[in-house]
Amino acid sequence: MRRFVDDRLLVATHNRGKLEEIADLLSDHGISVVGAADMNLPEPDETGTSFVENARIKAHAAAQATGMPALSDDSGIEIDALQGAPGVYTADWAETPNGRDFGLAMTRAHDELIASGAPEPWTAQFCATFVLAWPDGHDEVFPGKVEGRFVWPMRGDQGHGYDPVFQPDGHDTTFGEMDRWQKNRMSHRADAFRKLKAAIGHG
Ligand SMILES: O=c1nc[nH]c2c1ncn2[C@H]1C[C@H](O)[C@@H](COP(=O)(O)OP(=O)(O)OP(=O)(O)O)O1
Ligand SMILES: [Mg+2]
Repeated sequence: MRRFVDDRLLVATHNRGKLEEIADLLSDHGISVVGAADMNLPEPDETGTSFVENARIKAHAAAQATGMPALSDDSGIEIDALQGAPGVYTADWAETPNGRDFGLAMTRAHDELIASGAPEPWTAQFCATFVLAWPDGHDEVFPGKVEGRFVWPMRGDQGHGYDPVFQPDGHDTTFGEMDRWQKNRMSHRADAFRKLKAAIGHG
């Protein structure tokens, strides 16, 4: 991965939790990250209706503003019994007049599952689409996912966002109960990262 100037990569996110995970994934390859918030870049409006559309908006905005290659992540949880909701609106479900409240968002998802009458297990997947945008306007897309289930009540205080309600297949702990390294081996972001690595090379 020697295509980045000074082995530093601009990550077009304002989410600290994501930035730390992406920094851990890249650190094995000798690349350090700088976040969009650290460069005082504005948060673009995510007007797309798919992960890839929103990831493109974020990555291109950062690449155009800085002249640096920029990596974005657009992600969310898709709950099968809710026809894939909240999906691309995962962050929106947490919005309140006083900032984001993920406890509220997870409670809404649980309330809607109860109202739907769907039996457990409530299968779900976490999705993350990475877009690497270049200052010349071209980009590369790397989708990732991890299958599991939505569990209730919330368990664990590690991680971020909806981690306390997502239990990946083959594990009896939620992402919220895993340490960062364990989550980073199996997450949707790790899956997208494997594809990015295959495309742009090791080293
Ligand atoms: O590993 C995860 N563990 C728990 N929750 C997660 C994860 N990955 C995404 N999520 C949830 C929360 C996040 O807020 C939303 C994505 O929304 P999304 O617009 O892509 O991210 P964001 O607004 O938080 O940051 P930004 O757009 O600046 O990258 O899905
Ligand atoms: Mg966002």
